[in-house]
Formats: sequence, C-alpha cells, structure tokens
Amino acid sequence: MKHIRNFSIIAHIDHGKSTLADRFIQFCGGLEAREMSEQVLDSMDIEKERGITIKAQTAALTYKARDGQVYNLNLIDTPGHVDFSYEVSRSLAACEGALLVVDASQGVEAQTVANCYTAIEQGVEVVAVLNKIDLPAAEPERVIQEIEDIVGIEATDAVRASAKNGIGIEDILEEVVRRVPAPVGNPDGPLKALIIDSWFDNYVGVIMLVRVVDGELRPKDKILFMSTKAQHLCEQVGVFTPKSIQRDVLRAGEVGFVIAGIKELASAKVGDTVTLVKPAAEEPLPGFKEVKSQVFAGLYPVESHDFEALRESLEKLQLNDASLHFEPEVSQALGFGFRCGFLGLLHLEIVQERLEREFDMDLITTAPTVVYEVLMKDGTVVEVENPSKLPDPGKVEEIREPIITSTILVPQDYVGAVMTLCNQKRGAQRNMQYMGRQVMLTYDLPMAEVVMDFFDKLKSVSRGYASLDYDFKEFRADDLVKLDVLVNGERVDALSLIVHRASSVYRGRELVSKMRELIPRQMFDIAIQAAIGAHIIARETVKAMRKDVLAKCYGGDITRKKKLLEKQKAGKKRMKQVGNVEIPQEAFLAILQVSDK
Ligand SMILES: Nc1nc2c(ncn2[C@@H]2O[C@H](COP(=O)(O)OP(=O)(O)OP(=O)(O)O)[C@@H](O)[C@H]2O)c(=O)[nH]1
Repeated sequence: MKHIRNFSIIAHIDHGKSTLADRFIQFCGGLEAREMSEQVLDSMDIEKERGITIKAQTAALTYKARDGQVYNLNLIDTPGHVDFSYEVSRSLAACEGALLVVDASQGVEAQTVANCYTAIEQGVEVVAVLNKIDLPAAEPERVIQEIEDIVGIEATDAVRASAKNGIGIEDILEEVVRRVPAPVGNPDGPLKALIIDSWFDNYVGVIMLVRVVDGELRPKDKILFMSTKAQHLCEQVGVFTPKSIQRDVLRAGEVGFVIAGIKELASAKVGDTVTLVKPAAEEPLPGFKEVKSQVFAGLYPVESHDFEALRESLEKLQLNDASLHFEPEVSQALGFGFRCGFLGLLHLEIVQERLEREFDMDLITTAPTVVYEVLMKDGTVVEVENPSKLPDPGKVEEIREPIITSTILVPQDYVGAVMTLCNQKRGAQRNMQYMGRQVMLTYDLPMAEVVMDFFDKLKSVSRGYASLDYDFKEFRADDLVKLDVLVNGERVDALSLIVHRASSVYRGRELVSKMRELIPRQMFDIAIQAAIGAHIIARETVKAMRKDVLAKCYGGDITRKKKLLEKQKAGKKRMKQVGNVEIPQEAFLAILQVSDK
C-alpha cells in the first residue's frame, strides 16, 4: 500500500480536467499515442475497444517517480455539476488526495470551492495546480492569492502547468506522490469496499467502481451489499488503465471494477459498502445515503399513442441512471404521461434532451416543481410533487417548502445585484465574507425559486462571473397558495403551480399575459385566466384569427408564405390539444419566463 496514491481532480467546468487527465494517461503510458484520440476518457470508440463501457474518468496509472520507485496512481473521476454533489462526496471519500485545478486566467469558482470544502472535510489532502499557464491572460500570482484566501490552502508553490501544451505534467505527478498520503486500511480484515460509481453495460450487466478499504476481493467470492443485504457472486475484478484489465484480486487501498452479474443499477447504490458473505464486515463505511429527487416535472408524449414508447425510453434511460424516477400520471389536459423526479434542473434537461435526440420522442414538459410537505388538519403529512394534486385548502393546516443553503461566489462589483436578486427570490442572508476580490454570500433560499430560473438570472446579473453551489437544508412552512390557469373556462391541471401569496397576483398576471403571447390565434377567442381557488385574479384574451391574416402579411410573396406554413407545421408537433384549444410547449413553461417584480 506504500506505493499507492488515490486522488481525484477538482476543477470547474472548462478549467481543463479532461485534458489534464489525458496527459497523465499519456505520460504514464496507459495508452499508446495512436490510441489517444482527442479526449480519451470521453471517447466512445475507445469504449468499444475496451470491451466494456467506462463511464467515469478513472485510470490506474503506473508512474516511475524521480525517487526511482514505481507508484500505482489511481485517478478517480468526480462529476462536475451541483446536481451531482452526493456522487462527488463519495468519489472524494475514496481518495486520500485531490488536485485542485484552477484556470490561471479565470480564478477560483464557487463550484470548486464547494468541492474543496467537501474534500477538506473528508480529510483529503488538497493540492493546488494552476492550469492554462500558456495563456497570455494568465495571472498566476493573483490566482494563487485567491486560492489561499478562498480555499484556505497553501498555494505559493502550486505547479504552474499547461495541460494543453504538456507543461508541468511530471511536476504534478511528483506532487501527488510526495503530498498525497498512501492509503491506510486493514489488508487482512473482512472486506469493505466503497461503491464510488456504478453503471449498466449491455453485455455484463452492472459494473461497479469500488475502492477497497479493508480486505481483498477475488472472482468467485460471494459478496454482500450492506444497505440492501443482497448477495451476488463476484465474476470479475479488474482495473481501468483506462482499458479494462482483469485482475486476480483487488486489495486494500486499490481502486477497480467489480462485475457480479447484477441486472439492476438500483442494487449497486453509490456510497454503499460491499463486503463478503463470509466473513462479513460488522459496520458499513460511513456516509451512505439514498439520493432523493429534488425536482419534478411531468413528461407527456405529444401523440398519446406514444405513451408506451415513452415508458420504454424512460426504462432504458433508467438502466444507466439510478437517480431518474418516474411514475405514470394522468393529466386531464395532457392525457397519459409520467411524473419524473430529477436531481436538479440540469439532470432534467439532460433527460429531456436524450429522450428527444436518442429516442426521438416528441414531448410536452410541464414546468419543474419541487416537492412540498403538506401538514393536514388531521395531523398527517403528505408529500406533493405535482401542484395540481395539492389537497383541498380547507383540509390543509400548513404547506412547507424545501429551503436550500446556497453559497454564491461573486466578484465585488456584482455583489449588490446578486443580493437584490436573492432578496427578490425570498432569500435570507446568512453570511457575507470578503475574500480578496471576491465575495462569498451565503443565503437560505426557497428551492422553488431557485429551480425556476435563478441560475440564469444569477449569471446575467453578474455577467457570468457568479457561481453557485447549494445543499438542502429543511422544509419550512410559509404562506403558499395554488395558482390555477383556466383556458376558456377549463382549469388546465398541467399549468397549476404553487407560489407565495405575496407574489401570487403579480405572477398570475404576468403568467397569463405571457401565455397570451405564446398561444397562437385560433378560429375563436381564447380566454386565459389565473385563479386562486374560485377567485379569478387575472384575465387575457387571445383574439380570434381573422381569415385574411396570412394574405395581408404575406400577400404575393408565395415562398415566404410557404415557409411560414412549413414552420407552423413543424411547430405543430409540439402543440397539445386541450379542450378545443391548441397549446404549444412554450406555454407550459411560460412560468419560467415570468420576471420578478
Ligand atoms: N490554453 C489552454 N487551454 C487549455 C488548457 N487545458 C485545457 N484547455 C482547453 O480548455 C477547454 C476545456 O478543457 P477540458 O479539459 O475539456 O475541461 P474540463 O474541465 O474537463 O471541462 P468539462 O469536461 O466540461 O468539465 C478545452 O478547449 C481545452 O483544450 C491549457 O493548459 N491551456
């Protein structure tokens, strides 16, 4: 174990994590030069060559250090986005060290800070690296100061590197050997292995990436999952270099893959502990938790006969995404569809895009919502993940909404604008700390406000400089009401939402006026109303189409007219007939476009 180093790379998106990882692999000879495609670890072709699929950027590297010794360096991937912070914490729990890679022309970003704090909390040694030193805009001194101020680690001697030009690569590996501690663990104890990641492969079933903490694991061993008590027969173990290489054994301190004929991803939960049936470990490794969906939305096929196809597509996606949840749901307006649970908005977008691109589904997506806890007058508590299912207000004692604690890092110039935004979103400031040229703001915010459009707004008020990280804090009661939308007098369940009473009238007005713009004229007048209970708070009308509209606008110019009609035809696919009115997809998401007071 003395010669093992387990480490991961913490970097903000685009700061050069993948490029650097590729350099390490190249330097350590994991792949021949001809096998290095643009970015090896993401490449599908290479996956084919390896035989089994590799999801994470994980590589067991052999490095001959300047001290003449040969080291086994395990690079463990960490996902980059806020939605996946639990996975990040599990990857870090499997490491003794982490490289904090910072773009020397950009500086430190909130996401990286959050991950660094997670690493430091877990007792992981954080080693700073300045990347992109080749850029003329690089300001290493300023960025070093920033790292020291914000992250609070020594960075004066940080390696100055260029992953792109291959500068400083060996120096970084030397730092890993020198500063990252070797793993400790009991090689003779009962097996304890942490599942860092798991994914589904069509040929061999579930592949787990594990860090063996104690003991050892061999093919033919009977393994036991400590959270579910499920037992399986270990079929194969090995490492990724990043090619998959079978091994006879994985020992304490090592990182590698395990294949055990498991068919369902849900059986191999990230963070769970794998032990042997005999002898079994007594206690699991700390830190396991079930990940819960944070954001919900309804997904409906535009054509109702595509319902089964949508189910199949969702099932296929779920094979490789245990955090995607879905249940059939019926909407009066949209027909049969699914209520889906996601880790966050990005996750929702990824799923939606994959369904559309890879599975060729035409979908109507309802506005994302969070889950509410409703305390009923009879003392029971129900969870509501679809606003239209909110119980009758007469029976409700209180509605509680999820509150998150968010950490926002922003340059001083934009602090005022960000604070204004947080206040508009019903935020409560918890802390404000000056760190060099940046300010770290901590706010408690209702998650419902954040899932709407907070991230985009934050970026726009800070010209892209602010970055955000968040954690769930608690459910808290507030004065929340259900806002319904009626189209020609009919309540459209898929358009209901839960809002704060103080902003309900304003939101209702904005929403119907936005919808008036988005719903195309039809042969008759369309009334769009917003209501709270029986009380109508806003109304707009989409006037009936006059027969000669087309002729007037495009009189004579037949090609333009054709184009317009074609466009309408293409647009049609994403319309949903509700009663006798056609409503386009955008109208279902209109609430996302309603600006704040
Ligand atoms: N000039 C310069 N560009 C670099 C360097 N390292 C990476 N890049 C470029 O920066 C961009 C982002 O690099 P990636 O390695 O994909 O960054 P990443 O952090 O892995 O990004 P994600 O995969 O999106 O999280 C690419 O266009 C790289 O070519 C460097 O040292 N110098």
